[in-house]
Amino acid sequence: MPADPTPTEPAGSGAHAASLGQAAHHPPRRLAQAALRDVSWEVGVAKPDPIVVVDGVTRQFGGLTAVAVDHLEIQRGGITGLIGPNGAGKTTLFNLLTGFDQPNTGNWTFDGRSLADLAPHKVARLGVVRTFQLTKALSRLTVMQNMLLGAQGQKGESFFGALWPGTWRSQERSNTEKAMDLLARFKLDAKKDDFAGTLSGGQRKLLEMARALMSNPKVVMLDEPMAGVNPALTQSLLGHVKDLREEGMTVIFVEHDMDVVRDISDWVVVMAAGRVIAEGPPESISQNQAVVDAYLGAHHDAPLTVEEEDRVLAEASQAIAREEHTEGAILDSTTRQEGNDR
Ligand SMILES: Nc1ncnc2c1ncn2[C@@H]1O[C@H](COP(=O)(O)OP(=O)(O)OP(=O)(O)O)[C@@H](O)[C@H]1O
Repeated sequence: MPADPTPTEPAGSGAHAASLGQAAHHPPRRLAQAALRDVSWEVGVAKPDPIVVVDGVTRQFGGLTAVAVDHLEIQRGGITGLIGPNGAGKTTLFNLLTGFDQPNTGNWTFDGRSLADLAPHKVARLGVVRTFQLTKALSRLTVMQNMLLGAQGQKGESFFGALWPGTWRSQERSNTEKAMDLLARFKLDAKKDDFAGTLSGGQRKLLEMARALMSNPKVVMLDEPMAGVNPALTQSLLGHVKDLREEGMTVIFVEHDMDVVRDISDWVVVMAAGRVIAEGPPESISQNQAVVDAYLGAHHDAPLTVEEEDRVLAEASQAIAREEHTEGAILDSTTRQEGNDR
């Protein structure tokens, strides 16, 4: 529910310059959090200014339901962390939202426009991109070649653009310049002619992020951006993710490390067995029993806390009372029956 309409405006306009201008006075994190401040911690809750809205999206693999999301809204200009145990359906949901996989049912929109049935490159061209692990084929390309592959909407691709090689060449030049700027920002400029396969795990993550930015996205989906990255580079990657928000982008990221999730998320969505089981600000998540159960299993082996012991004892005594009551009732009815039989 819209809390205070003021904070949503800068991030909500989607106007890059406007959001940067306002950011000088109000750090985007504060804006994103203020916009979500009065949103209740309920699954499927409406957001003040949603950029992505998912409705009834399901994906089955044989008999397994990998994704079954009834309703999910992603707030514009914020960082949303998507968490959940292994196999919860996080990557499958990313694949569906970006056109890399097709759902069995459902629809989802980006800025009010349906993305269902669109191929990945069309989704990217509209402004929704995701990062991938670098495949073998891309490892055999240089860092710069990878960057240029990430560029979208080259004029040379269109019929009229192809008729004007001059236009195409100037586009190529500006793509190369843009790639160099991004590589410098991610400290990969010295590696531009190296094969991507020779980069360290952390540098590959940086390259994935840099490449995604070549298409000027509005929504960036990062699948485990910190996995396999050494601690020193983790801090730098976290900084880069926060920078995306500074620039007015919306970030959705999958992450297992809860410290990272707490550090950078404005909102957290928890999935388990394909469904969204909880959503709220980071501080709400560890208090949520459904989340604790999903991670630990309802009957985990860890020692019980005092509160858990009290709850288990209370449940046990209620169960005993119920049993005694039932037994009493059975005894009563048996006695009555025996009386009748006599
Ligand atoms: N192509 C596929 N064919 C069959 N089953 C699949 C396929 N892709 C995913 N699954 C299954 O769907 C479920 C959800 O998988 P998914 O990879 O989306 O989970 P996840 O939350 O991303 O897990 P992780 O955190 O381990 O990456 C899992 O049970 C997985 O085995």
